[in-house]
Formats: sequence, C-alpha cells, structure tokens
Amino acid sequence: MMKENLKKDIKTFEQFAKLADYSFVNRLNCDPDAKFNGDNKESREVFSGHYVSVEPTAIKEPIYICHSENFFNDLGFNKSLIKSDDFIKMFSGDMSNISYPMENISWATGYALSIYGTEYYAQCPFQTGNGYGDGRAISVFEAVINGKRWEFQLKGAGRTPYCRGADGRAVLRSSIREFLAQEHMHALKVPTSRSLSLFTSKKEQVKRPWFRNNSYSRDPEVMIEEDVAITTRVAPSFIRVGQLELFARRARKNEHKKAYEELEQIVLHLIHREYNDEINSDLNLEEKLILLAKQFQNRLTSLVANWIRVGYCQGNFNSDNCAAGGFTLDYGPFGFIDMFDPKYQPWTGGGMHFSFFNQPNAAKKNFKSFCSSLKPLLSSNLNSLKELEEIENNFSKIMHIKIENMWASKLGIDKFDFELFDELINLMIETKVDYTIFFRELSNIPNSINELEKSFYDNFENKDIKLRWNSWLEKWRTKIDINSNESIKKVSNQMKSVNPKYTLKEWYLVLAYEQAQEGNYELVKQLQEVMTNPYIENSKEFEDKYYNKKPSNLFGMAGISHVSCSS
Ligand SMILES: Nc1ncnc2c1ncn2[C@@H]1O[C@H](COP(=O)(O)OP(=O)(O)OP(=O)(O)O)[C@@H](O)[C@H]1O
Ligand SMILES: [Mg+2]
Repeated sequence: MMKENLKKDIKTFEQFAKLADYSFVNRLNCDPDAKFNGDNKESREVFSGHYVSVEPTAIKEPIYICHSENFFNDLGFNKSLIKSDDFIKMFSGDMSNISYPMENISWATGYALSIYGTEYYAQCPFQTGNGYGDGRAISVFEAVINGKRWEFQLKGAGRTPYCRGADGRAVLRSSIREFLAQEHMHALKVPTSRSLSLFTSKKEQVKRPWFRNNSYSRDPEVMIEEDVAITTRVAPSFIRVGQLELFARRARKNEHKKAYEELEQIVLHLIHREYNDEINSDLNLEEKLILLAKQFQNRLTSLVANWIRVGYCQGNFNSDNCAAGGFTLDYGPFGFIDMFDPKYQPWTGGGMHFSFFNQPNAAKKNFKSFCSSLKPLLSSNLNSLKELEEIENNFSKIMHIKIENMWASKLGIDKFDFELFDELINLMIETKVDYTIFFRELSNIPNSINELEKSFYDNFENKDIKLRWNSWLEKWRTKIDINSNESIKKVSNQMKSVNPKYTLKEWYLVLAYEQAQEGNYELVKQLQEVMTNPYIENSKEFEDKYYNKKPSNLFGMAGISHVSCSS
C-alpha cells in the first residue's frame, strides 16, 4: 500500500521534508564500490547496483528565475515554499543543511544506450557501457503526494560517475528551454516530466559549442561561455528504456552474480512506480511482464501520436531518452515545428531516423529494445516469450491506428480518410504552411481557402494549387457535420481542443533566453503564461506576438532553425 497523503497546503520546508518517502534507494541496490570512491564525482566504471549515491554540486548565489505555479498547485505546495531558504538551497543543489526528517540522500543512475534499436557501447569512455548514465542529473527527493509518487531530480547538478569527463552542468539556455517545454507539454495534454523550479548563477560559467551571430552554419563554429543553471524536474520515476537495457545486457552476459536479480528488481520497481494501477501485484512474474509490455506499448504509441498532433519532434529519441513510463523526457534537441515538413529535425546531430514523421518508427525501435530487456526474465517460459513477441509484432498496427485516429481528430472527422489526408499532406508541403496555424484556422471551419491564408508561406497565388485547395476544402466539408450552427460549433470546439493555438517555437525561446542571459526574465514569464494555456484564444497582445509564421529571415538560421548543442 502506498502511503496516502491527503491534499495539503505545504507552506514550510519542514512540512515539505516530512513528505520524504524514498523507494528507489530503499528497494534497490547501491553500487557497492561507491563507498571507496570519495564523493563519486569522477568519471568511472560502475559495475553493478541500480544507483550511486552522489551529492549535487551547488550553484553559488542562486538566482530565482521561475517555478511552476500550476505544478505547485497540483502538489499542494503553497507559493511561500519557493521563498523558503532551505527550499532554494536544496533545488539549487545545496544539500548541506538537510536534516531529519529528510535524509541527506541523493542518487544518480546508470543506463545503456541504443540508437534506433542498435546497442551502443562506444559512447561510454570505457567502451563497456559501465560509465554511461546520469552524468549531470541527480535525484534528491521522493514523496507520495495526494496518493501519487513523485521523484524530484536536479538537472545540471554537477558531476557524477557517469559524467564521462564533462562538467556536469546545464546552461541557462537549455534549462529555460526544458523548464518551459515541460509545462507547455503538460498543458498540451501530452504526458511529460514536470518542471518544479529554475535557478541560475552568475558565479559559474561553462563552455559550449555554438554558432556565430546570424550564422547559417550547420556545425558549431565557436565555443561560448554560458551561465549555469539547475532545473528541477519531477516525474513518477526517471526509469528509461535504456536503464532496463543496462541490466538486461548484464544479465544476458552473466556479468556478475547478481545480474539477473538486478534486472528483475528494476523491472518490478518500474511496475511499482509507473504501472501500479494497471498491474496487479498478485500476478506471477510472467503475467506481470506481459501486461507491462502491453501497457507500455499502449502509452508509447499514444505518446508519439500526441507528439505529431502538437507538432513536437524529439530529435534524439534514443532508448536512454525514452521514459519507461511512456511520457516525454529530456527536452534537449527538441523542437516544435513551424513550416510543415515531414522530415523536420531540429537537431543537427540527430539524423533523419529521428525526424518528425519518423517518430513512430523510432518508437518502434525503442519498444524493441524494451522487449529485449524483458526477454532474459522469460527465457524459461517459451509461451510467454512467444506472447511477448506477438505484442512486439503488433506495434506497427497499434501505432497506425493511433496515428489515424489522431489525424481524424485534428480534422474533426469521425473516421480517418486516407485520400483526404494524403491530398492534404501534399498540399501542405507544396504550399508551405505553418503547421500550428493551419490546423487552428481550419478549426474555425472555413468556407473558403482565403480564410486559411494566414498559415501559408507562399504558393498562394498559384492558380492550380488554389483550385486543389478549394476542392480539398469542399471535400473535407462534406465529411464533417455542418448541418446547423450548433453542429458547426461542436466540430469547431472539438478541433480546437486538439489543435493548439500556441506552440513553443524555437524563435520565441531564443528571444526569452537571450533576454534572460542579461538578467531580465520578463519574456520567460510571459512564455510561461502563454504556453501553459495553449488552447485558449488569449489576449490580442499575445495573439499578435505568438500566433505568427516564422519570419523569412530566420529560416535556416543557426540556433533558431536548428541547434547543434542542447546541453
Ligand atoms: N554537461 C554534461 N556533463 C555531464 N554529463 C552530461 C553533460 N551533458 C550530457 N551529459 C550526459 O550525456 C548523456 C547524453 O546526453 P543527453 O543530452 O541525452 O541527456 P541530458 O539532456 O543531459 O539528460 P536527460 O536525458 O537526463 O534529460 C546523458 O546521460 C547525460 O547525463
Ligand atoms: Mg538524455
């Protein structure tokens, strides 16, 4: 049974600390070598155990930038908490003052990496995979709040054994992006890790590869110094597909005595953290694993359909960036699409396999890695193995259904219509349309193509295209219920509930983080306000500012149309 906490008004750090309830460190194994390695802040191989105890490295003289009021509300945290010195200390990485009832516990985890279904070891400095994992993310707290378990993790909190020689930091730019994107995604009704707080410091800078001003280069050209920051993200767990893979690889190769047991422990822990409601604890292991595969498949396919619905591209959908709880994780090389392009990929290091419309295939590869990780636990049960394989083989079919339903809902129709969809996609590519604006304008149920003009980048004068658009629109209007004003309103409202008005495009983010680097957080706050209400019409001021096509001079511009470094 979970420890229940009724919705509370948590005002003080003491009240907050009392919520502490650590399951990851209490139920799982610590790296047995951790105690021989000082403060565990040097890159090294970690051969076994599910986590390494490591304290965050605080950022000095932390400056508050923002916190998520929505998430504070969800958690029952009073806004006075963000003013508490101890709270500020903890979430800027200073754990020195932590005392009972909260224990001074913080941990980082190892994980493996598969890229598009292929296992990699080369990214680990030791070529063994034992040095890969949370290089700069450190979990500091776990609690059951209103009956739901949450883990709090600092990103950019300093080196861990998995830092691979890097600085363990996150810069202000990337932290603002992650903070805003997480809360935006939640407001878009897409499952995601959440943002708690964001602090920066003027006392420490780190170097990152970047571009010259107004550059169109694809590759970074210079090293720049950026202020460090720590965002705290919160999720039911941070277990990744890659994490299961690490233990499965060890079990498969029989790397140490406890390898099989550690795999079983982490998988059962995943069920405990993420699938407690769906998987009955009385079932036997095989039954649990089969249900787990089905449930994860269900969540992952919905997730990717949702990403495409809102125009999101996770440019680096490796297995280590794929949360085993089926939500969005790691807002590094992401982007929200401007001009529609099925091949959109905002990260220059990412490759076409992680591009916008290929995300269902990338998810399928991650699901394959996930299933491979369960297989060692089923090796003595051929029937269950077969069942797992059937689930795996079903992925494309389920994904397909979810994607079709998603398009149908974006178009306000009951049943997916391939011909209608296919012609639309071709027209959207040929005309060059802004993805978000197009579907939002369509949600007004236009009578004529002129009413969609706001979303067109060009080709509007082309007669042939205009004719094709008009006949598409006519055909579309025969598929929706427009028999009365009431029914029009109904379709329009349904469409508006899935076609956001506002999405967090990179050029808005650039303005906000550039201003923040100068110590002005106004635009960050404004974006927070607009992007946590993405489906409402909002004010004229916000509409003029954030409901626009990308200006032509920004196309192809480095740091805006593509990014090379997301950390
Ligand atoms: N500056 C850094 N210092 C130490 N480790 C880093 C740094 N940047 C990235 N890493 C590590 O490199 C790996 C790959 O980086 P990636 O960009 O996928 O993740 P991330 O954005 O740091 O983290 P996460 O997936 O936790 O959101 C991760 O394991 C990450 O911890
Ligand atoms: Mg990552």
